[in-house]
Amino acid sequence: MELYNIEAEQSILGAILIEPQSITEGSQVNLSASDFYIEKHQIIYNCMKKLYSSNFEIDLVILSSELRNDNTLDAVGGVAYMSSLITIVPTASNILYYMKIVKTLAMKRYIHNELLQTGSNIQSMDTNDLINFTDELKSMLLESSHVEDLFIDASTISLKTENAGAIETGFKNLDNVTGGGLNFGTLTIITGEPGSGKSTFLNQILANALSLGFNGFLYSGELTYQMLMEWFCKTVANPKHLITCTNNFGKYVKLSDEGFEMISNWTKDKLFIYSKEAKADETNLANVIEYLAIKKNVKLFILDNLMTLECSGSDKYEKQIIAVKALKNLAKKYNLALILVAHSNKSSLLNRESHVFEISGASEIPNLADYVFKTSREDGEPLTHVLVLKNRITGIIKKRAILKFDSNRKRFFTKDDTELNKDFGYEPQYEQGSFC
Ligand SMILES: Nc1ncnc2c1ncn2[C@@H]1O[C@H](COP(=O)(O)OP(=O)(O)OP(=O)(O)O)[C@@H](O)[C@H]1O
Repeated sequence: MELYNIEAEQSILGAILIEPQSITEGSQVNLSASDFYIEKHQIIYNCMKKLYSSNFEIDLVILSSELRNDNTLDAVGGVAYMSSLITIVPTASNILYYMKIVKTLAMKRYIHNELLQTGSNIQSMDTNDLINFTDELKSMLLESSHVEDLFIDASTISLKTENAGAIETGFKNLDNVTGGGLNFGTLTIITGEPGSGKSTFLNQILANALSLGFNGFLYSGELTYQMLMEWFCKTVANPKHLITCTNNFGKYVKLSDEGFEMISNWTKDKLFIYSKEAKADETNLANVIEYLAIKKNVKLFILDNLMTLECSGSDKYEKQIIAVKALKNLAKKYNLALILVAHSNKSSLLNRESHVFEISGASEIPNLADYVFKTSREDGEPLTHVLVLKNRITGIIKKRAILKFDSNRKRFFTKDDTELNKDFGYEPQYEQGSFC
């Protein structure tokens, strides 16, 4: 198939000669002279644009004289060729249609050339080169999108989409406050001092999501694969798979091999972990998130933590804003529940009321979040408080969930122990017993 359409190009130029004002339609598709395949059409369109932007009429006489001044009149086939353009179309009313054809073909030619060139260099390219190449193509495709693709008619929006809803955290009081759990399409930021229980809390939310049938993804910038799985499995394990052992330092509880195997099998095709080898920049993360959302139906994404992301940007703050904006856009685009851990800044240590700007880093970050939770720990007590600092969904803020902590099971639980006794369902037909 030919990647050009001479008649469409001629129709655009003819339409402009009939109705000069119609040249403005070109801005709808971002049409430029280089989008024309035929060189003489590029010259004519360029000259038309120049005349229009200088408030000159665009007719045969003025156009010819301008081209003559530029010494390009002969190159475009003279006055005779331009007169023939007027006879190609009866009116200018379909100019946008022709412009879209020309624009789309120009984009296809560009992609075709790039593919040919990459094809000949592919042997010397590594995975990162290929990712950069596909990114360039993607951004080029996005830039060439038509203006009509950039907005929708409000009446076409349905509230009954399959993506409406939320992922319950498993902590009832928090689910009540947040509107049934973390709503799809939202970005949650969890902040708090080191060691206050952020990762523990997230592990439990992740386990709950999996038990509800939502697939999950975890990026940890700090833990090894083994630590991560050991911790997650311990949180999920039922009492019969936790064994009390003794060493020189006293008693401790570990997960049995059988328990690990069962939980590990349960996570198959449900839980995905970011590769330790991959750079955690906005491009890689966005690719992974898009892939897992589309191919593996992952709905809950946890990124622990902002400080360890290696995004582009000239300074620390710009890097963070780029990362958080990218995450926010992905959450909206794919209707995901996305959670980002961000440490607290020094102002949180001052003895004053908690607020969203305690999040360490750029001050724009809390503005991008839909929910902000802050964890804090009571001195000497196995208790973690989760305070809701921002809540775009229901608007309820300053509510606090007080969670007790069971170090053997690595679980938080509320008053009635529901969360402690919860069976996440990795063993079919298991009945929860008591654990001493
Ligand atoms: N309320 C609590 N009481 C006692 N121990 C807790 C409590 N919360 C968490 N822990 C334990 O403290 C340690 C640190 O917890 P966790 O990693 O969840 O905190 P964090 O806020 O994510 O820390 P960091 O910011 O350093 O990553 C873990 O061993 C966890 O089991």
